[in-house]
This record gives sequence, C-alpha cells and structure tokens, in this order.
Amino acid sequence: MDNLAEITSHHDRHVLEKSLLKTLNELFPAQDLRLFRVRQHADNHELSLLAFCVNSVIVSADEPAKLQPSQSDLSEALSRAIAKGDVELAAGKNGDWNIIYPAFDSHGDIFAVLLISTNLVPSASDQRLVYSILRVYSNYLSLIEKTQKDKLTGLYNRETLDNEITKVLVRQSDHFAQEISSSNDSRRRSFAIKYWLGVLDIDHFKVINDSYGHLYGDEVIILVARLMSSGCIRDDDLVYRYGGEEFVVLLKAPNEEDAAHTFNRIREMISEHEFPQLKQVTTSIGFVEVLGQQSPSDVIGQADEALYYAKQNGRNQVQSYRELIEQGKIHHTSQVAHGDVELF
Ligand SMILES: Nc1nc2c(ncn2[C@@H]2O[C@H](COP(=O)(O)OP(=O)(O)OP(=O)(O)O)[C@@H](O)[C@H]2O)c(=O)[nH]1
Repeated sequence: MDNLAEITSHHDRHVLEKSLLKTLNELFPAQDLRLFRVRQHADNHELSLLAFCVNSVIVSADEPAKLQPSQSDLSEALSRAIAKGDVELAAGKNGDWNIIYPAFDSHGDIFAVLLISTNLVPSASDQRLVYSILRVYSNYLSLIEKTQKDKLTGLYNRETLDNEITKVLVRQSDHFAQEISSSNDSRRRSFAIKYWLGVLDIDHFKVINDSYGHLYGDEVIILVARLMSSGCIRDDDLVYRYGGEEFVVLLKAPNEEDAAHTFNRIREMISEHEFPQLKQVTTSIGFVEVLGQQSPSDVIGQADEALYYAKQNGRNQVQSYRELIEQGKIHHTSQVAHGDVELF
C-alpha cells in the first residue's frame, strides 16, 4: 500500500517513472530495471529510454545527459514482447534473465515496456504483481496527462509549459555553474545541450474565422497542431498550445542556426500544406534560447517580442530575439541581458 501511495503521489511524469522503478526495486532488489517508451508506427516501433535503475540508482528522462540507451543487444526480445503483447523471457549474459513486460494505455495499446534483468525467474504471482504495478502507473499517467493537455488539440497546455521552462532554466543554470567551477574554458558551453523556445502564431487568423466560421477556425488549429507534432520536430521536442491560435515549441539544438532551421522547417511545412477551402495558411515565429532568464514569462516574453517583429515586418517568417537585439531592431525590456547568464 505504501508503494501504491508513493507511485500516485507525484504529478510529474518523470518523478512518477522514478517512483515506479523505486517501488519495483524495493520489491525485487538487486535487479536492473529499464523502462522504455514505445511509439508504434504503421510497420515498426520506436523505443526510447524513459528511466533506469542500476544498483539502486535511479535516473529518468529529466536528466537526459545521464540516460544511456543500451537496448541494442535486447532489441529482438523487446520487439517480441511488443509483437505478442505479453511478457517475454530472454536468456541474458552470465545465466541472467531479461524479463520484458509490456504496459498498456487505456486504448489497449502498448505505450511502454519494462525490462527487468535478474538471475531469478519470477514466480507467476511476482509477474502478476509487476503487471498490476504497471497498470497503476499507466492509469495514473493517463490521469496526469489529461490535466496537462489541451482539450481541442491534445497538445500540452500552458501550465505544463511553465513547469517545463522552469525545469530547463534550473537545469541550464546548474550546468553552467558546474562548468564554471570545473573549467575556465568558456568554449565548453558550445558543446552543451541548448534549449530553444519558439512562439508560433497563425497569420491573419481572424480573417479565417470571419470568412469560414469559428468551427472551421478550430479545424485549422487542430490541423496546425497535428502538423507540428507529427513530422516536423524530433521525438523529445515538445509542442504546446499556448492560447487561441498561438503555439509554443521547446526544442533542443546545438546552436542557433540549427534551431532557426527547425523553426523554418515547421513554418514551411504549414505553409505548404493544403488546407481544405483555404489557399494557404502561414505562420510567424519568434524564438529565443532558454538560458539565463528570470522566469518562464521572461522567456516567452522575449520570444513574443521577436514574434511581434515578424508580424510587423511581413509575417510568414522566423525571427531570433538575439539577432534582433544585436541588430538594434528591438531593445531589451527585461532586466536580464540575453547572453549575460545570471545564476539563480
Ligand atoms: N476558432 C477559434 N478562434 C480563436 C480561438 N482563440 C482565438 N481565436 C480567434 O483568433 C483571432 C486572433 O486574431 P488576432 O489576434 O487579431 O490576430 P490575427 O487575425 O491572427 O492576425 P495576426 O496575428 O496579426 O497575423 C481572434 O479573432 C480570436 O477570436 C479558438 O480557440 N478557436
């Protein structure tokens, strides 16, 4: 009962996943545990590591630098478990066993697999216990996701975005502090993971509403949301519905050029899509690196300033906050100068 209470006491999926592995580690000690997300496509599936527990140390996807996906030796066994939708026992190295449990969502689809590496084959009742715990995880995750998602588009909502930006700001400031304390070489930061936030707004959306009606406007919002979250971003990049016809994309890219390239790809993909009745739907995007700002609203405010500039200067374009400041086209309004990292 304590373990159930522990699993269901968190509202953050990464903490929930850590808590799941902590519970399983307590129930079945001295075993390695790995939890993978499964994304099913028409003829294949993709696996990405969500969390692992080795020697009772638990790491989850909110510490991406520490996650080391190493399922290559096990991919066939993982695929077999996914294909049959049932537990799979595979002989591992040194007489160990790899036991793979699929986890099902509310539609009965496999959305995750748990891998337990152990030297003991679990009894039938142990297996049932693991399945029951996975059901608690899956049910509770779908509850959390409901509160985090926008009803119209199914994208993450604004509240979830604020939490995510806060996490990124703290993580980036910690990394920066560590690098300063471990080395004087400022060039090292150019190799660190960088996060970029873009605010995307549909151009002249009022005209679409006025000409075709609010319901049709809603359809356009849904289609834009689908285009953004399908093809044009990577698996671990996130898309949010920020307000009416405004979206936010939070992505990882090693430098500003790559980030601008991705935002432009999103803009082009939408402008090239054939929307029923409409000739073309264009969007404007303003973006900024998530680093050194005081709060989520500062980050969004800076991207919004770049977006405003894009709207005032022809729409259907991507603008970088840093570049606009550097070129003197817009001026700082917040206290923290971009690029001057203030540790907090
Ligand atoms: N259908 C629909 N319309 C919405 C929703 N939320 C906001 N809107 C409408 O979106 C329109 C936004 O218009 P504006 O902010 O004036 O901007 P715009 O026409 O998109 O023009 P620019 O942004 O300057 O290119 C308003 O008419 C809102 O009523 C929604 O959820 N569904």
